[in-house]
Amino acid sequence: MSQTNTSQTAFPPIAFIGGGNMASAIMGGLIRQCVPASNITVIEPFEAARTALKTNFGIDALPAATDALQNAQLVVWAVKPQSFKEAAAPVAAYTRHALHLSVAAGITTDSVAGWTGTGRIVRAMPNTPALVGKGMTGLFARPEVDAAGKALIEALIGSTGEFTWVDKEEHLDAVTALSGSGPAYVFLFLEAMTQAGVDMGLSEAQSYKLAVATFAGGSDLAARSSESAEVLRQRVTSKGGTTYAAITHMQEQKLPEHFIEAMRKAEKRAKELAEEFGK
Ligand SMILES: NC(=O)C1=CN([C@@H]2O[C@H](COP(=O)(O)OP(=O)(O)OC[C@H]3O[C@@H](n4cnc5c(N)ncnc54)[C@H](OP(=O)(O)O)[C@@H]3O)[C@@H](O)[C@H]2O)C=CC1
Ligand SMILES: O=C(O)[C@@H]1CCC=N1
Repeated sequence: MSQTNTSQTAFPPIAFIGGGNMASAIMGGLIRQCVPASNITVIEPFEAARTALKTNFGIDALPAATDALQNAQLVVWAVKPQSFKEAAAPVAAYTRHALHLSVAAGITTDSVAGWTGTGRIVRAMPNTPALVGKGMTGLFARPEVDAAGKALIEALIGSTGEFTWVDKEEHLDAVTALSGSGPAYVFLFLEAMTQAGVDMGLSEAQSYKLAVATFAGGSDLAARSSESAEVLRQRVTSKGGTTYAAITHMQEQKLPEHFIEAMRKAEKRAKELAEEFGK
């Protein structure tokens, strides 16, 4: 796992196709690195999203592709898998010379190569904690991407948090199921833990605070500890105590098995997206 110190990186002109949640998270990282808004071109048809980009980053996004894209040395594809092919059609003629980075779930680099006319593609699976510089991103590079291209991607993604390279492109579907979708699992648990706290008489605000701090503290402890999650769990679980009562119930209800099964559904859906929208 890596994190790049990007303070010395001089970024070339970058274009974003799609200016929604994920694009904004990455742009936020760039702006934190003092990359001027004039270095960033965004194509975003949705007016409200363009207004948000202006308000948040001072970026004047364009509603449709223009020859302004010709300047871009790096093109970041941050559209939904369902919109990718359609979005690529008016962009491709301007950007064949560029390095391409796709964050679209499922869509393979073969599809992107077919739509953009170049094989210089890195596929990424980031996650929304990138918004606060705590992202985790899986990266896969096609052989056409050289060391300088990979270094540029590391600088870009490093500005949003940590990253890890995978050797096989299919592993990005596993990354998607784990850390890409993962923040939603955390938020679901936060919702349930907060509700349980309220049911037991705590205020919602206090309950939420306790739940959020428990996730943050537990994650930090795991990250700093040399011991496995299993050992850390056992340390909390006194025989015959409160945690034991809760964990025993979760195990009897096969919560871990259901959780694993749910993540495999996410992985399967990534492959389906490639089938449905990659042609
Ligand atoms: N959200 C997440 O947690 C993560 C998302 N991703 C991936 O990131 C990608 C973007 O997701 P997210 O940011 O959440 O989605 P958003 O809907 O927030 O952003 C996508 C944006 O692209 C715009 N768009 C649609 N068509 C075009 C087009 N032809 N040209 C340019 N822009 C277009 C959309 O406009 P409009 O609304 O008008 O359609 C929308 O504003 C997806 O492929 C997703 O798989 C990856 C990791 C995590
Ligand atoms: O749900 C999705 O399809 C996207 C990819 C990972 C997170 N959000």
